Amino acid sequence: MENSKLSSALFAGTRFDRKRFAADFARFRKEPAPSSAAAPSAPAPEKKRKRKSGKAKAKKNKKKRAEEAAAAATDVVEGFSVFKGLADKNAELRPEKLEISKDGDPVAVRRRKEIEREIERAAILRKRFDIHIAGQNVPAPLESFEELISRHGCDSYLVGSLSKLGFREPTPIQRQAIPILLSGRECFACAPTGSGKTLAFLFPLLMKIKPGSKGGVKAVILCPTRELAAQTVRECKKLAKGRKYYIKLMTNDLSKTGNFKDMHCDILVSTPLRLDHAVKKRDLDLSSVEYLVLDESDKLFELGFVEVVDSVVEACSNPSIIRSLFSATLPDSIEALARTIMHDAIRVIVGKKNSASSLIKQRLIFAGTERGKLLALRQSFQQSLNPPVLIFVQSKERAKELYKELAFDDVRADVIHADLNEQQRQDAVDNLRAGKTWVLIATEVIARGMDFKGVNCVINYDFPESAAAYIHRIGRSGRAGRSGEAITFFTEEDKPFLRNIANVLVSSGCEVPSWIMALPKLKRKKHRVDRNPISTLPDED
Ligand SMILES: Nc1ncnc2c1ncn2[C@@H]1O[C@H](COP(=O)(O)OP(=O)(O)OP(=O)(O)O)[C@@H](O)[C@H]1O
Repeated sequence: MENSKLSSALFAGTRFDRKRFAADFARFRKEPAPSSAAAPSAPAPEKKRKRKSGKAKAKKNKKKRAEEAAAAATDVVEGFSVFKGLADKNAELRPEKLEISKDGDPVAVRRRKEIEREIERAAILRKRFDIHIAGQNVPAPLESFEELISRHGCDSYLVGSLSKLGFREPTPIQRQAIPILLSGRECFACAPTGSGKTLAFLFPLLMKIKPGSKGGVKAVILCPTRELAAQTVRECKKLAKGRKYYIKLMTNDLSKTGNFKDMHCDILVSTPLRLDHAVKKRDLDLSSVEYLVLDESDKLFELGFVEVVDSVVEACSNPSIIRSLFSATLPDSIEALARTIMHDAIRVIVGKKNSASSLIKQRLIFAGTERGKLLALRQSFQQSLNPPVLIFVQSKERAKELYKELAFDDVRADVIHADLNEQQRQDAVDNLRAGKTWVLIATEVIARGMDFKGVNCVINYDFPESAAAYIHRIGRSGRAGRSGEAITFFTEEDKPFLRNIANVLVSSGCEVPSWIMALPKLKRKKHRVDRNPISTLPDED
């Protein structure tokens, strides 16, 4: 392929920063072919002038390129790069090697062509799967799970368990994040809800850690809720089945009474508070941790969590630790904060950052008042109730109130909130999974990360308090390639915040009435309204 064609194929659809990567880019430029003809006759004066000014221009360009290359060489700020998968291969592309190729060394020429093909292949794959990267020397994305064996030398047994679990093709985030983590790089990953982020960090951990290793905890996964931590342990055990890994969940008991000196543990999954308690009160030593994953990382960096997370990060004191952050939402402020603890991290975004899964049909319904919401819910259930359905409310009190109302209607409902003990919460989740209950009324405790197979509809009975909360709540449906539906009730009080949520709908291609889009944008990020109790009695106001 001609160089011009090659670069246009590579850069199509990507924001390639030619200035920053001038040094790399220059390597692929064809030098003008030396003239093979006999000495040309003396140029006409006009031609000579033109050539002279051309030469001056070329000299100026060369100087500019050299300056840019120098800037690029020292530039540690990450930009968009198509030069992925070349951590070691880039070394082969150093100018001195390419000089040899100019002299016609067939081995170097062949190598250069091979590298060009790899660059092109990686760029095409990224474009096809809507993967956007930033960072230096980003490993190439996976074409298939088989490449884990052929290209990355992974344990064929573990790769085999992927197909046993029914995973045939890697999801986009798995295509890119797995090679990054396997190559020992740190990463921020942002991909839609239900798009397989869990496997994207679990698989590399299992590959990198020897099963049954002694000498302390090797990997820590932090999750914001106990339910999510328990689910992650289950997923990890499924994946590792047949290999003797010690995979542990930090339960309340373990955190308070555990004898950590004698504990065998390869992978420890915990909420921040429990882990911090174990470190501070039970002398759990985390200095041997080689991998730290922050799942739902933006939540973990929120106020109320961040100090504890900070303390855990500090306890994981191994200087060569590899950290990674995963979430479906990654606000810039959180990313900036997270960057302070990471080095040379690669950023991976699948699709549009901070947007809802495109598999979910989203609707906004004006219910007027609190009483209007209950009527609208009843009406919607009378028309069709397509279980399993999740209903989100803003507090445990409201969850209990709505539960009473639905029980009155003979709807097989259950409730989950922070007042229930661990077993009761787990039972509520299991009953919905098993189809024993049709409707689960929930607070934010299950809004993030929980993977309920085939939730058909999410109803935001109470308006979510932020766009991120909305994305995670509705992301309990439309998972693993299935379609889903999300209905959000709003009242007069919610109108000021409506536009923020409407933006999410628009960015994932759902229709929003024009009057909503004409509402002013609200600077405040959070919205919480004092609401009248849920009841069939008339509203107090
Ligand atoms: N390669 C794959 N092929 C098919 N299904 C997959 C694949 N990888 C994961 N899954 C399934 O997709 C579902 C969603 O995965 P997962 O829970 O990891 O999503 P997620 O991206 O972490 O979502 P969230 O942002 O809500 O936490 C799970 O049921 C999982 O088993």
